[in-house]
Amino acid sequence: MTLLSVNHLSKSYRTGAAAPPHRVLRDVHFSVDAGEFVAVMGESGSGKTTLLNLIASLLDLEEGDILLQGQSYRDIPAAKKARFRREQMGFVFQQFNLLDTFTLRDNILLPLVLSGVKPEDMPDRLTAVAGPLGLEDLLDRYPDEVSGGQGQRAAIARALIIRPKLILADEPTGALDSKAATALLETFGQLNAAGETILMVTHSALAAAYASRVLFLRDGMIYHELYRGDLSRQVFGDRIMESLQLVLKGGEGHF
Ligand SMILES: Nc1ncnc2c1ncn2[C@@H]1O[C@H](COP(=O)(O)OP(=O)(O)OP(=O)(O)O)[C@@H](O)[C@H]1O
Repeated sequence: MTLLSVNHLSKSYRTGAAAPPHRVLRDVHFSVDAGEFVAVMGESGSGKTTLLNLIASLLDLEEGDILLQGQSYRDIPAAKKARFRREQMGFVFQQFNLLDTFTLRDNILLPLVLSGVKPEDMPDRLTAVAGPLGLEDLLDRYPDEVSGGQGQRAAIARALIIRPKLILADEPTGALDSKAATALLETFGQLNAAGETILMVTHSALAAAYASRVLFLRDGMIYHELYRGDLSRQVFGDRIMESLQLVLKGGEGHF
């Protein structure tokens, strides 16, 4: 079942009234099935974050459309965008964006508070996400009292607690050491195996190898895509590296 449809998306930025618009995405077109884990790769400036921010409804559409479970973003009134975003999508960023003055518990519960979930329903919702992520003993700590990996797991718990249709991750391993990064990717793999749909922007072939499919952006277009299929993670990672080199080289080779 198609969960996300990205239809012929183009996007430009203007940096000044006199400057011509700078086109960042051109006719990007793909869909993501429920239960897929898709990585988006491409060199710096290729438009990955712009694409993710459009899917997150953090940026306004220009040309094209995005549909989440059949609902067109063009049909969502501006006043309802924040609620749509909060209730349908979970976000995991490179900087975990935890609030320093809140404990991990309160950080994780915050989306439920914003959505008006009843306080008596909160403990069960918290346990359901904190347990599998190994956070139960850390809930009373503040973000500066935990490691980077633990902070990122709390950010994942905060994303999951709303039971999102889609998890959007932008360089989620970017601020982690390699051990914590591997643990985080294992967690994403487990979440995906449990049915979560994940779209992750990454520079890392190692991280992308945890996905079931990799989209390569170049000059704002989808230049190539790879499916993992039955490949081992190691072999898939090698294929991703090869593809990445061709994408970065500017298409001198052939896929
Ligand atoms: N708000 C903005 N205003 C003007 N130009 C922007 C804006 N945001 C991004 N850009 C430009 O759009 C292009 C794509 O940026 P984007 O952040 O989407 O790329 P990226 O692939 O995510 O890069 P990176 O890997 O470095 O994070 C870049 O040339 C960038 O300078």
